[in-house]
This record gives sequence, structure tokens and C-alpha cells, in this order.
Amino acid sequence: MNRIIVRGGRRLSGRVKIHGAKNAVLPIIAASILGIEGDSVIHDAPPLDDVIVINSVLESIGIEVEYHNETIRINAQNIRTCEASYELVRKMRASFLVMGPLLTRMGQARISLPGGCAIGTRPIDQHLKGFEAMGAEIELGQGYIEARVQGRLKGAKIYLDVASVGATENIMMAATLAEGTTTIENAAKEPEIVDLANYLNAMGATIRGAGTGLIRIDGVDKLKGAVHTVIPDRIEAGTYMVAAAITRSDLFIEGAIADHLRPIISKLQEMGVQIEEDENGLRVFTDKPLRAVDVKTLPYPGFPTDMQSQMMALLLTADGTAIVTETVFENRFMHVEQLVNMNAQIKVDGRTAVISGGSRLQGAKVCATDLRAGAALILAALAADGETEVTGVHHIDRGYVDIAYKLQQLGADIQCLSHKVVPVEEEEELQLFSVSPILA
Ligand SMILES: CC(=O)N[C@H]1[C@@H](OP(=O)(O)OP(=O)(O)OC[C@H]2O[C@@H](n3ccc(=O)[nH]c3=O)[C@H](O)[C@@H]2O)O[C@H](CO)[C@@H](O)[C@@H]1O
Ligand SMILES: C=C(OP(=O)(O)O)C(=O)O
Repeated sequence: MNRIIVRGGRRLSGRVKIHGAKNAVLPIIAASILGIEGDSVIHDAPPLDDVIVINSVLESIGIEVEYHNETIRINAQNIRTCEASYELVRKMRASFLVMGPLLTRMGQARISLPGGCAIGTRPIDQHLKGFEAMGAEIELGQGYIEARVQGRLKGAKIYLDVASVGATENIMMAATLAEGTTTIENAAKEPEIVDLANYLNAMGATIRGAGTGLIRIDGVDKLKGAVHTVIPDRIEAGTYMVAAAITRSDLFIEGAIADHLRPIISKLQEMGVQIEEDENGLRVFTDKPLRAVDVKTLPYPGFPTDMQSQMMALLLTADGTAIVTETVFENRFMHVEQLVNMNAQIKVDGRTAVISGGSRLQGAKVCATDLRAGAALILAALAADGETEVTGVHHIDRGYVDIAYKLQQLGADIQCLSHKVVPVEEEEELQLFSVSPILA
């Protein structure tokens, strides 16, 4: 079991390079199932636990996957089974994204229910509604969802009740090989949807409108493997932008794409953080007191729910009172209890949290309850007095490549401790990684 130890109070400086986006690479790997001939080569695939899991899902159905130096080569010519088991799908919700590609290519798919998760119930009704509209029959049983279609899926007009990222992606992938035209109305507009559409088009698909609320997909007969470079992770970039602000430092966020980060840039600027845009990334700096601002999470181009907890950590260090409203997931305030253990003044009422800034954060033993909660705790720890110990690091490893190492390189006093059980002596050995396990 890993722990991250942070001693707060240090200023940071330098450049941090942003990895490829988790939320782009996962659907892109799933989409590779559609390549009936030729290899797909995916560059800038971040070495994250989630990437390993989705690669294993592909391997488990017979697809060849090689992963070296942030490049994945996939050969999906042969598919052995259309079933993705509970053991793999339970590890990560995004595994459900293999449903659309398998169903449209093979005419059937049996995928374990991804289940609920810490931040909310996260239903998949909109994915299934889309598949049904395209002619699939859906059955639920023994914890699995089975979808079947006689012949090909048929193009359909689909209106999403919520602008779901996953449903837009799953339906878009399914529609690529459907007979005729599919339209997705009230589609999600996230940059990761555009990245996926670009990849699918490179494979031979005909998708227009990705990035708007209306996506049109003209079905084609077959798709081939393609070469693609994944976009930089806007949430990782946003997290390091907050690291600069919370430590009142000066950082260059290399690779960050300003256009993907507008809501974060504008909220940080409202607080008094200075940001300079450059073709290679963003300079984020401040050494002045910051002002409180209200934040409401919304689908893109609104403020991203995946940055809500990090922003809350920053607001704790600002002057004044801020209101944070979470509209996307119904249970995404679990970091509050942990931050309160660090002397944060936060009151939650339903989907609203009132944050009183200005009281000194104190180091404490805290636990990451989910991925972004973990990032928020590390950020708060950078600004806190004394030592913070963060457990639940496996959540953080799902979405951040070497966060402790990257922050250490910027001057933070942070270490990742790996607690390994040594069976022979039946005692625990503590290993200190000054260089991250991934980079070592
Ligand atoms: C791998 C990935 O890309 N994960 C991102 C993706 O998750 P994910 O794709 O799971 O999130 P969705 O956009 O689907 O969820 C948004 C909202 O829609 C609801 N909903 C969703 C599907 C459905 O069929 N029915 C339904 O009601 C969800 O419960 C939630 O309240 O987008 C989220 C919202 O930006 C991000 O926080 C996640 O980091
Ligand atoms: C919620 C997240 O991811 P996932 O949808 O993979 O759980 C996230 O990246 O913050």
C-alpha cells in the first residue's frame, strides 16, 4: 500500500510536462477494436493504471496489444470473444466503452455492468438507449449486459437526456459501422470527444460536428487501424495550474492547450492568478493574496467536475467565502471530510459547499477516496503547515503519471512511500522512492 508524504510550505518553480489525456486515450483504445485490418499506433498514451486495465480488456477478447514508451500498437484483426468479464470491467468504468465497438463490429457484446462508484451512481441508460435506437436488443442478467443485433446496426436519430461523455463516445463508435446516418443531439462537447472523432475519422469513419451538441455519423463498411497522437490531459494541466496558485509560485505547464482550459484559466484569473498563454503551454504565477470566487461544475465548456476538488483546495487559501456547486455527480464532495481534517472550514448542503478561506491548513493523515479527491489533498498539503500523509494512492495512480515525482522536480517536499510485505521475515519493509517507480 503506497502513501504520499508532503511537507508543506515550499514555493515551486520550473516546468512540468503534461502527459496524454486519460479520458481521451481510454475511448481511443476501445475504438481500436473497430480496426479490422492494419495496426493502430497510439502515441502519447500515458502510463496510467487505467490504460493498463483497458489494454487488458482488449487482450482478454483476443486483440494483440503492445505498450512501450507511451506508444500502444494494437492489432484487432482477430477477436476471440465478445465478452468482457466482471474481473476487468469492475476495475474501471471506462471499460464499458468496448460495448459500442464490439456490438457494431461483431453484432453482439456481453459486458459486465460497470456498477456504481464513489462519486455517484453513474447509470448507463443513455448508452443503452442509443444502442436500442440503432436496432440492438439489450438484455440484463447475472450482472452482465448483453446486446445483440441481426445484421448491422441501423443509423438513428438519438437525443441524449444528459450530455453524457461516455454515452456520446459509445454511440459515436457504434454508429461508425451502422447502415445509414446517425445523429446524436445534446451530445457532449468535451475535447476528448473531438480527439476520439479525429481518430475514428483517421480509421476511415465519417463523423462531423464532434465538439458541438449535434454529431452526425455516416456509417461505413469497414475501418482500419490508424496512427494517432493523444491530446494533452487538460485535467492534469489544471491540477498543476492549481499547484502553482496554491503555493503562490511560478510554473510553466508544458503542453497545456489553453483552448481546452478556458473555464479554469478564467476562474484562476478571477481569483487574481496571472496566466500567460504561449504556443508551448501556459505560465501560471502569483505571489499575492487571492480572492474567493464561486464555482459551478457543468459539462464542457463549463467548469469541469474533474477540477472541482482541486479548486476547492485552492479556495481554502483565498480571502473570503466561496460557493462551490457540483451539478454533474451527486456524490462528489468526499474530499470535504478529509480537507476538514486539515483544518479546512467547509460546510456542505446537498450539492453546494460553502468554503471559508483564510484559515491556515494543517498537515494531517488523510485518505484519497477517489482520483480527484486525492489530487486535492496533495494540493492542500503543499500549502499546509507541517506533514500530511495521503493514503488511497491507488486512486491517484489511475489518473496522474508520477505526481509525486513531478512535484518533487518542481521543488515540493514530497515522497511516495511503498509499503511492501516481505513474506520470509513476515515483517513490513518501507521503501522510499525518490524517483518514481514508473520512471525508474
Ligand atoms: C473516462 C472518462 O472520460 N471519464 C469522464 C467522463 O465520465 P462519464 O462518461 O462516465 O461521465 P458522463 O458524462 O457520462 O456523466 C455525466 C452525468 O450523466 C449521468 N449519466 C451518464 C450516462 C448515462 O447513461 N446516464 C446518466 O444519467 C451521470 O450519472 C452523470 O451525472 O465524463 C465525466 C464528466 O465530465 C468525467 O468526470 C469523467 O472523468
Ligand atoms: C471521474 C474520473 O474518471 P472515471 O470516469 O474514469 O472514473 C476522473 O477522471 O476524474
